[in-house]
Amino acid sequence: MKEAIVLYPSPAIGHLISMVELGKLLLTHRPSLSIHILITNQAYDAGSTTNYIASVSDTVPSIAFHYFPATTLPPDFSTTSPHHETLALELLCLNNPNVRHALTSISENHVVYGLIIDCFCVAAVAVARELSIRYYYFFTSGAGYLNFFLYLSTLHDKFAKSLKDFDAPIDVPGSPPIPPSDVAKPLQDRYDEAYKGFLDSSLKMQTSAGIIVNTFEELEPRAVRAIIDGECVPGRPTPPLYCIGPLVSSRRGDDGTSPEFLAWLDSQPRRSVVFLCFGSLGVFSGEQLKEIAMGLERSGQRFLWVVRNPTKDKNQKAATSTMADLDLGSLLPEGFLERTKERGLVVKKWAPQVEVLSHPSVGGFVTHCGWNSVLEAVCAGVPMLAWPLYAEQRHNRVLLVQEMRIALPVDESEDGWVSSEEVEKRVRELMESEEGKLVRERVLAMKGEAKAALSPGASSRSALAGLVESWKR
Ligand SMILES: O=c1ccn([C@@H]2O[C@H](COP(=O)(O)OP(=O)(O)O[C@H]3O[C@H](CO)[C@@H](O)[C@H](O)[C@H]3O)[C@@H](O)[C@H]2O)c(=O)[nH]1
Repeated sequence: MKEAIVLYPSPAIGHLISMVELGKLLLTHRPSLSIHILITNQAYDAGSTTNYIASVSDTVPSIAFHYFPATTLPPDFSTTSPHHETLALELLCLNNPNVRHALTSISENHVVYGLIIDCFCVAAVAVARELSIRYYYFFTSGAGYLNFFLYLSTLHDKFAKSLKDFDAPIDVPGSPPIPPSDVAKPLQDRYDEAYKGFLDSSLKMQTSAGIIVNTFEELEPRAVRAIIDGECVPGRPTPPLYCIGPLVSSRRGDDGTSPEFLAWLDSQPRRSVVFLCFGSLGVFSGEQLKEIAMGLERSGQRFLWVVRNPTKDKNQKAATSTMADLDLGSLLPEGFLERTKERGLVVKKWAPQVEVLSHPSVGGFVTHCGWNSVLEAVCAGVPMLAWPLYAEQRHNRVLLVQEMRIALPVDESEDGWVSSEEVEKRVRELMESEEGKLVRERVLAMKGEAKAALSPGASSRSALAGLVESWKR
């Protein structure tokens, strides 16, 4: 019988792509494997994955995608949680019969070595246990955030209050202290449904057969050490940790970008352009877009800026619906496009980020701190300005600025507003100051370390070999 591994990603694009890349990586190490990826529909629009999946299906025949029938939350479903993550956790829970069916039918022709799940897919642990299939976690963010995720149950038991009510930064093994306001919103309130779901996921992670994480040891040595030394799960054994990254997808052809856009970059001086891009879902209000434009204009720097349709709600940070066409002229300050046309370019909705970051003209990256973006910047050796919007991104900013020292921070007001003065100051700092230079040197060093980690016999390749080896035991 053929050997198989089943991957169960969360359907949001930022999670799905790195899980699929993990599947491809496993195949490079063990080409005889058959990889099965379970695909559910999304609880809300978290980025279209259709083109990406189609391109993988066309090019990697050893990966089979299993599409589940569309599942919807019952009409009487109600939750007091304000976080959309609750809907995702709930919908994935309803998919358990589909998971059971898929695993049973794959097992008819394969020896299933393991089920690798995303932290959202915790409900499937019950099915894996029922069918006596080992389960692993694949953590799509970094080791620094994993520390916190693993340590959550200890914090929960140790303190009777919600994290948002802590009056001092929270101590986490192997990490700088995390201010309560920088904790991911769904984890701030212990009575929230999303918190309960992730706490359950954290506990199930602790009893998994292993935790695979998309990072490399040299980027986050202190965090990795704390996990391996058992500090994040005190009093109990910690599962084996496999740092197999950086996994970066160089997908193309799903962005509709015109060639003139890259030609523009070709015509710019080396390392002179600041690239602004806020992940697959990041959005701003119309006022904030204007403020960014004013800051960029005053900074005098060259820029390439990916702009999405604004939200009406000033506090909404992630797009959850399809966007209509954009009229940049009316969105941005009057005359902005004309005045900056010699040194700036605004792109609508999407740019091929991996390609842009690796272009020699790009010298800085303003990012929402999504982990894939961080790794892509590291691999390209581009220093960052950290401007978090949602999910675990504020937590990532603390790690990027204080621990890894590969980014400078953007400071916002309590409600997330960033002034044009702050944009101007930080963009200049990144591109011109001594601090910016230090961050650039550090990220360039990490670029070298990332490459080295992926070379035969080095840390990430040994971790991958160790993971595959563990299936035989
Ligand atoms: O115009 C764009 C916008 C995005 N991307 C790509 O889209 C991906 C975005 O991934 P990421 O930076 O991780 O952001 P999100 O899609 O927002 O990722 C979600 O998943 C990540 C991994 O768990 C988390 O770290 C984030 O906080 C969470 O929002 C990257 O590969 C980018 O290259 C583009 O190529 N062009």
